[in-house]
Amino acid sequence: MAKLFRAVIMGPPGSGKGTISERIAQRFGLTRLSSGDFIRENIAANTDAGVLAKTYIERGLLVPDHVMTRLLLPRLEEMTRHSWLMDGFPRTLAQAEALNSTCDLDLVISLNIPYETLKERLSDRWIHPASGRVYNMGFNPPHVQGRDDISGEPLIQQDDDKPEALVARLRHYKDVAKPIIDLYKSKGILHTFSGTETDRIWPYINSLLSTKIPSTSQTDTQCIPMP
Ligand SMILES: Nc1ncnc2c1ncn2[C@@H]1O[C@H](COP(=O)(O)OP(=O)(O)OP(=O)(O)O)[C@@H](O)[C@H]1O
Ligand SMILES: Nc1nc2c(ncn2[C@H]2C[C@H](O)[C@@H](COP(=O)(O)OP(=O)(O)O)O2)c(=O)[nH]1
Repeated sequence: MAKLFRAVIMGPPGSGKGTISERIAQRFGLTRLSSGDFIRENIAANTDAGVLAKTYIERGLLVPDHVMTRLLLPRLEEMTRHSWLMDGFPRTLAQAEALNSTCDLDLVISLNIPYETLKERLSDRWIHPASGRVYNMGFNPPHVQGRDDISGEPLIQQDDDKPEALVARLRHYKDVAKPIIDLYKSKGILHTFSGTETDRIWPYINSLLSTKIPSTSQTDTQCIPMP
């Protein structure tokens, strides 16, 4: 059986994590995991953690670490036979440490995108709230303006994506991401990609992953349940 591959993608809001992880999932057959999608599924299913998470998201806050780890780590532990790429987790050092004690990551992709580019992209970002599908009016517009391609339901612009909220969000990202990035750097698994266009960054990510994702293996790795 092929050796499993576990990766995380990090970057400020609008840096292209969702867009790039979708491409990676398609090209390399990894399962794409998104903390935001996972929370939305839990909210829709009315689980205890979902109900709790909702109270934070509605106030524009990060979900507390213990709720996030309770939601996500059991899911990762189940994925003993899948290679995966995680988008949106870890978002704090405490989450990174919890993930660390659960499984060994092979690689972390960090996206480093200029502020002006993020601002332009997010002011053009529209989402379908029920599914989390993301559109950009210039880069990947919906087939019908203002409507989700699959359900036909209306798209919305999140308050968070409006320019007035963005400066604070980016500052917050920088503060909390720095120690996580330092941790992964010290483990020798961090790969940073800088640029203003996803299509120009993608070939570098593609060639890095082509060298890292093995097609055959000697061992099977597992996420170990937390004590
Ligand atoms: N790892 C996490 N820790 C805490 N809260 C989280 C985490 N991941 C998601 N959330 C919560 O869920 C919400 C939606 O997350 P999601 O990643 O879909 O969108 P986002 O915050 O707009 O991110 P981005 O703009 O970078 O794609 C977040 O705003 C946050 O409240
Ligand atoms: N103009 C332009 N827009 C881009 C590019 N790459 C991604 N986008 C769009 C898609 C989204 O509407 C928005 C943010 O991308 P995303 O993949 O949702 O980012 P993230 O918040 O998950 O990190 O920017 C890009 O290279 N150019």
